Amino acid sequence: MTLLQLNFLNKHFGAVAALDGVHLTATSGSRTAIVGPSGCGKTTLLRLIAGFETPDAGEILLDGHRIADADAQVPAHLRNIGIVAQDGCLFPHLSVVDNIGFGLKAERAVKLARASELLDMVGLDQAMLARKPDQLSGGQQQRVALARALARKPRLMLLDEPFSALDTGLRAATRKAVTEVLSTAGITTILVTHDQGEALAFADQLAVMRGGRFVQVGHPREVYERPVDAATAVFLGEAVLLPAVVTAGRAQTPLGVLAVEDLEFRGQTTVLLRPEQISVRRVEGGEGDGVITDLVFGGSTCNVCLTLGGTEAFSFRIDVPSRDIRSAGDRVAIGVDGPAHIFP
Ligand SMILES: Nc1ncnc2c1ncn2[C@@H]1O[C@H](COP(=O)(O)OP(=O)(O)OP(=O)(O)O)[C@@H](O)[C@H]1O
Repeated sequence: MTLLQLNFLNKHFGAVAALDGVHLTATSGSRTAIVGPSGCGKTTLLRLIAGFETPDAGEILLDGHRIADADAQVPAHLRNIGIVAQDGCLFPHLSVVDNIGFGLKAERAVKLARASELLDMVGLDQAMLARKPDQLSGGQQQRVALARALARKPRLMLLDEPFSALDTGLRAATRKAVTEVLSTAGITTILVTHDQGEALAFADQLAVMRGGRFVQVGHPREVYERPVDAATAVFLGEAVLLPAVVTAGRAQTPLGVLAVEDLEFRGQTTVLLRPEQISVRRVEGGEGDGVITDLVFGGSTCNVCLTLGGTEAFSFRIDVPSRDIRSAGDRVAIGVDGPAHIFP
């Protein structure tokens, strides 16, 4: 069942088209991650959904009811939408219990009981109820911010880069805890993030934004493996882009003949391989398929520049397991697993 529906949303700030015909559907209980380059309109979109901005055109439907269009808007506090921002925005002078209970119309004992239950839910110790935000770590503050947003039992939760201020380990742990809380509560969630790995791990629907509109929306694996264009491919992770001549399901590339899934396409194009499809093995003596012309050691992997043989030399960079690869000048055999992707 559809919970959130955005139809052709437009929003201008002066001459800047922050949103330019945004269309999106989120089903009940789903987790959507929105990714895109800086300035593409992600935060503006969340602010429109939350009710902090009004659209110039288009409409927002929540549970089938129109909550905003250019003419009329349901006020933010009546939308039943929770929001957690990058810095949590806790009230610094209030204790954890008062932060969580803020805005709840209930007696103190009821607020305390609800805060205590929510603290449990986000995996924090009850001893923290009396603390002020500056007595908590960054990860703990974000969990309290989530508890506060959950207190009003929102239909929809908006997360605007809520983990970005946390360091790597804490970030992963907090994200996992938050994801579990939201999916246990069955709350439909929209996450905006700059971290593509986070988006792929968190979401069951990935929406890639560019220039104020979505260029691709789909299951994270589908979007990662079959991006609509090279820019999306590169944005979502390491991509090896190869010039190709394609006929009847086969692509002639600098890496040899590769299978492609599209049996109809014919002609010159660029095809995509993800690095996990490529295996690189050092060969002693003999020619191999290419030579390592640059190498940056990075522990478990090395980032190498591979230059392929043939009359027209072709190079690309890729991370490879470091165990077998020693130094620039190593000759290597290259294997490819699975089909190359042709952009539609
Ligand atoms: N209040 C405003 N007044 C004028 N321009 C604005 C305003 N808010 C956003 N913009 C512009 O609208 C565009 C979209 O901004 P937005 O903050 O939505 O992008 P974003 O994708 O969230 O960026 P980032 O990833 O850097 O946070 C940008 O060009 C921005 O400069």
